[in-house]
Amino acid sequence: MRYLTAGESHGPALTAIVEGLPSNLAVDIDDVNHQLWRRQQGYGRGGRMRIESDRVEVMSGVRFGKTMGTPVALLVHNKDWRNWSEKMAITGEAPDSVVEITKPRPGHADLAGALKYGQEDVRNVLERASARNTATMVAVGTIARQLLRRFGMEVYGHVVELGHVKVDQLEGTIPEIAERAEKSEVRVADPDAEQRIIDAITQAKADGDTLGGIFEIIVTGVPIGLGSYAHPDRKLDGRLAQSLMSIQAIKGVEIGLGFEAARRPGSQVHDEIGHRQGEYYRRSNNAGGLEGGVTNGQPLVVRAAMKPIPTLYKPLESVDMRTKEPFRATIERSDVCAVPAASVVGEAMVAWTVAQAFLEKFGGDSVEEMQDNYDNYLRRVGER
Ligand SMILES: Cc1cc2nc3c(=O)[nH]c(=O)nc-3n(C[C@H](O)[C@H](O)[C@H](O)COP(=O)(O)O)c2cc1C
Ligand SMILES: C=C(O[C@@H]1CC(C(=O)O)=C[C@@H](OP(=O)(O)O)[C@H]1O)C(=O)O
Repeated sequence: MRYLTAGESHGPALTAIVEGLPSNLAVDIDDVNHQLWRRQQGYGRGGRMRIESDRVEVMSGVRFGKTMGTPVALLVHNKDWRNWSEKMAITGEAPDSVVEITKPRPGHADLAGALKYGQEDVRNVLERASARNTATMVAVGTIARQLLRRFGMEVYGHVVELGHVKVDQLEGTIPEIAERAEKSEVRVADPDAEQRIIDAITQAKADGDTLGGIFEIIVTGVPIGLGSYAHPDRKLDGRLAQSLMSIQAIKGVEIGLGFEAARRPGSQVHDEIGHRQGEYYRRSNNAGGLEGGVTNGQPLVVRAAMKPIPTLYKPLESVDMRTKEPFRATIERSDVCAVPAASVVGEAMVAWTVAQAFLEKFGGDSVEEMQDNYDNYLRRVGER
């Protein structure tokens, strides 16, 4: 199963094609739209989120609510396009009203992208480098999530740190934490931390600054044996890291204890194995559900660190590429913090990667065939 996306931030629409989905998977478009809505939420987002109200249009591959085993094409319109149709025209010459961007912004792909692709106008870089594309990533990932749900797996995400505010007190079961996170505007599991987070973002905005943070993704119901230790590019831990790092502004990924494991002796890290009522179990889940690049039957626990938004109202110094003169950029609008949104994208990317591994193991052309393969495997594993 693979996917491709296309689309500029201020172009007419974003598109995606998902190829390799099994047939007869029920596709819940309301659920896709709900996830798109969630991606637009969170305190600290900028003016663009007041313009957009993302909705998916399914252009192919689904009939009477079910996949046909053919490519599924998705479309998300950019409402902002109506304000950009001249600046982003697909044909003709650039009108005089279009001013080329020659001032690259620190923290963006602007400078490297303009040099690499030989662009005079940095807009030709930033339009595609923009995190606007994460809307299609969420649409694609939500279909993968529906495949996981069909086989008993659920994906949850929540913010665990925002700037310097730590949200340590994660009490309750994983679904309870997820439910609280979903209801909360800033999507944290700890309601006491919510106000501290809102205050931190308000302060950053007042200072002309921005904030990053850390979110955590949990997948429950994952069987033993997804991914493989047999070859580097089949290791699921590496593949999860790649898919999370493919989200704009993600600068670090941890699995299980992650960096904390490096600080502890081995006796306080590795998850002891027990056996009861015909099943293996673990006394802890410090590995985050992965050993040797293979799922071990525990919930997957993955965290990602997002850097602070690079566009600042208190702008950083840069150089005009035409004149080579220094300048400090002026900006019209930007997010101050988008960690809750990135967490929703993280859920989608983790869902995608786990679904891909699931299909590799139990692959069939229809969900029924996958179910047979899955049942057979569970029976075999259950006998050992
Ligand atoms: C959901 C989301 C929203 C974002 N919004 C903005 C924004 O409004 N302004 C901005 O400068 N960067 C924003 N970013 C981050 C930039 O897209 C990103 O830092 C930049 O493209 C450079 O890529 P890199 O940080 O992965 O190196 C956002 C990222 C995400 C995930
Ligand atoms: C459009 C989205 O995020 C955008 C990501 C982004 C960036 O540089 O990554 C910059 C901003 O775009 P604009 O300059 O149009 O305000 C964000 O709003 C979105 O999340 O849908």
